[in-house]
Amino acid sequence: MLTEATVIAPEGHGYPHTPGIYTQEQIDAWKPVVEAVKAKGTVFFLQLWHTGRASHQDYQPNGKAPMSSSALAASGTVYTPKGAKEYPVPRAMTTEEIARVVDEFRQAARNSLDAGFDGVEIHSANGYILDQFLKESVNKRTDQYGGSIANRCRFTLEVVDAVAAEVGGDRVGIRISPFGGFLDADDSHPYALHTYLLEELNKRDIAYVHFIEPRDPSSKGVGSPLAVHDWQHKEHNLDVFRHAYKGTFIAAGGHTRNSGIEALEKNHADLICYGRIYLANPDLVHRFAIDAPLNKYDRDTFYIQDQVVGYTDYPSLDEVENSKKA
Ligand SMILES: Cc1cc2nc3c(=O)[nH]c(=O)nc-3n(C[C@H](O)[C@H](O)[C@H](O)COP(=O)(O)O)c2cc1C
Repeated sequence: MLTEATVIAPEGHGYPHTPGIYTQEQIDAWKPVVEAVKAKGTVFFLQLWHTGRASHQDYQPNGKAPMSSSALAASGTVYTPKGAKEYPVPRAMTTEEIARVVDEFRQAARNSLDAGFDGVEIHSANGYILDQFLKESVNKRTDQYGGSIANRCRFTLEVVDAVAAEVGGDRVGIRISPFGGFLDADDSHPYALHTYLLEELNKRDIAYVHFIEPRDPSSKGVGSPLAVHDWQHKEHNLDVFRHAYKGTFIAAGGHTRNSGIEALEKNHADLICYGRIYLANPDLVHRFAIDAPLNKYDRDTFYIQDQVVGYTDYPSLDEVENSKKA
């Protein structure tokens, strides 16, 4: 099981009310959560996140511009504590700042293990800081972190190396979105870019790679409607990556019970990740086992600030059945 992303450093914030893993108070606050989840017998990884330019001065220490690969703003608006604002022009990180963020990922991994997590997932997807270096639409650098594919992968690989050295490769996964386009992070050569990244990851013995499936072209952003899942007939699919990577391969995005079974049977992935239907079904594993009907997710509550509504108020199958009897 993975948690949602957790911010690794004060400059990594870009959304209201997101949890962190950098102060002792935050580490201690995680402990009972981790204990309760692990008491259910699960392996529990924490996703480590730095938003980079997907932030705003209002979130940043001393009101500075947020950081990114290049001084290029994302399009659209960011939700700040003072309402929606245009994404600001970020500042291009210096090599010293890159080294500092690498070390923040390392420290966050250590903190995660101190909080009791079994491992961490490095968030290198969805247009956040590491993806802002991977993708050519965002990364306009001319130093050793920009230009060639090898240079654009350097920051991500430095983070993987630092985190793996700190906690052991078997406690490290990485999330990658070759086709997303979320937060304007796009690349004209997604296969070449991510195949290179995977060849480098093959040299490192990490727990898994976690790839996000291409989306239906008519859908917009995370959580928007997906067509019936049909990865084999999309313009793009993950098979090149699945075959390029020698270790454990997770696929995420739009899967149902049946598409997950089919994907595993066809060797499309080793594991399937479920997002929205897991959120709406706390007993998803049990429901899958007996092929029970699922609660429908409520899109309107996906990113709201409530601590319960949309997060822990979906009923289990027993609760649904008991409420029918009552
Ligand atoms: C409410 C919500 C929160 C999410 N938070 C994260 C996150 O923190 N990190 C991440 O990598 N993806 C996040 N996602 C994306 C999901 O992990 C997943 O990739 C997406 O929902 C597609 O999979 P699905 O079709 O099984 O839902 C989130 C999605 C939703 C709906």
